[in-house]
Amino acid sequence: MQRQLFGKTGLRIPPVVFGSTSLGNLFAEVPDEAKQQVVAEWFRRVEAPVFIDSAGKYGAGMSLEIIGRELARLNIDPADVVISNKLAWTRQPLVGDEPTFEPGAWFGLTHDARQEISYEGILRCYHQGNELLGDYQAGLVSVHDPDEYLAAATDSADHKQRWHDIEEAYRALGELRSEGKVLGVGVGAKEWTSIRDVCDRVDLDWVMLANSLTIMKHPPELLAFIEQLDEAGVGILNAAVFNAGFALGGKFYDYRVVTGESAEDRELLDWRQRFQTACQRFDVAPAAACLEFARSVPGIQAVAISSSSPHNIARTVAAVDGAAPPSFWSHLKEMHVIDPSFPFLG
Ligand SMILES: NC(=O)C1=CN([C@@H]2O[C@H](COP(=O)(O)OP(=O)(O)OC[C@H]3O[C@@H](n4cnc5c(N)ncnc54)[C@H](O)[C@@H]3O)[C@@H](O)[C@H]2O)C=CC1
Ligand SMILES: Cc1ncc2c(c1O)C(=O)OC2
Repeated sequence: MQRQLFGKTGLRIPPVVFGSTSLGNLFAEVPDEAKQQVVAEWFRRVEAPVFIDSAGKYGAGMSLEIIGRELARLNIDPADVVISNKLAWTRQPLVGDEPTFEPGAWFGLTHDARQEISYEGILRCYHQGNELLGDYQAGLVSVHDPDEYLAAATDSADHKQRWHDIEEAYRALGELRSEGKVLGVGVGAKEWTSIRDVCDRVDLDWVMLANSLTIMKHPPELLAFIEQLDEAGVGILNAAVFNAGFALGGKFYDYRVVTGESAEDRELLDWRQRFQTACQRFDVAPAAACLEFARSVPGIQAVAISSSSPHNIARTVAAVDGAAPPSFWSHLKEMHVIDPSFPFLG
């Protein structure tokens, strides 16, 4: 696996970074034993240092806690792992039966979470994250989902205040970087335009796109933005490249259930049918097509993949270096499965 210098962090990143929402029980309660196998699988599939993407929000700290526990159990040297912690939520005691954040998304949680985006708040997220990680610590940090934070504004004054909070959070992260405590500061969000807005205000070392540059969605404006980032030496990590599993036959599209009742849903299902037919015709695995697409744009240095099961991890990592024939890509363009004006592949 060919590593690349990751933006301005000085780190050499492998093409695959492991996501860890499953360790925080996103959409399903995963048995502890399965989580142990997932963490062990990471180190079987990628040579050290292994890169992991997590967040305080994932299971209200459960994902970070399990990462720390399992790395210690496997006797992993802290130098053999780079943990990226997306900050914005702190773990809180669970009062009542159910957590109050993102109802319906997280299962079997033992804690609640609170959103804390400010100078002090983001530092609480950072320090608490390191406590949960035990013997390990976050080498990369970012503000998690500024898009959602801004979208929750009640009026324009609140919107302005929220931008102030985000800038203050970055002031704190910039200090951690100058003190040498972290190697890079970034952002992780599903709405790529919010990443562009953050980049206009803050000097970032790297960014993480989610659900944004995929075989299903690849607007030319985003390609132009990626080119700008690449020229500026900002690292780019591409996440949720299966659109949360939908492209591979899953029921969630960008983290919502597709019922087929709306016109938009019918279009999505139609897209998937056409994609699968083309994959069968050219004998290309759909996951391999998604991964090749997600890495095809210059400037994308790695993909963050799902850790849904050891089996899927093995399959995904095996597919990452595969190349489908150019005729497959031209066919997808002809069939408008991908945008015919997409300048790479085929
Ligand atoms: N806001 C942010 O910053 C976001 C960050 N992320 C990061 O990206 C990581 C990956 O995203 P995911 O949510 O896992 O979405 P994804 O787009 O990678 O899809 C995951 C789903 O695809 C299925 N799958 C995975 N590998 C497969 C294979 N080889 N064959 C068939 N099916 C397979 C699984 O059912 C899984 O639930 C996350 O764990 C997280 O670390 C994801 C979304 C948002
Ligand atoms: C709201 C939300 N839903 C799903 C996911 C995330 C998220 O922030 C995330 O970071 O990884 C998967």
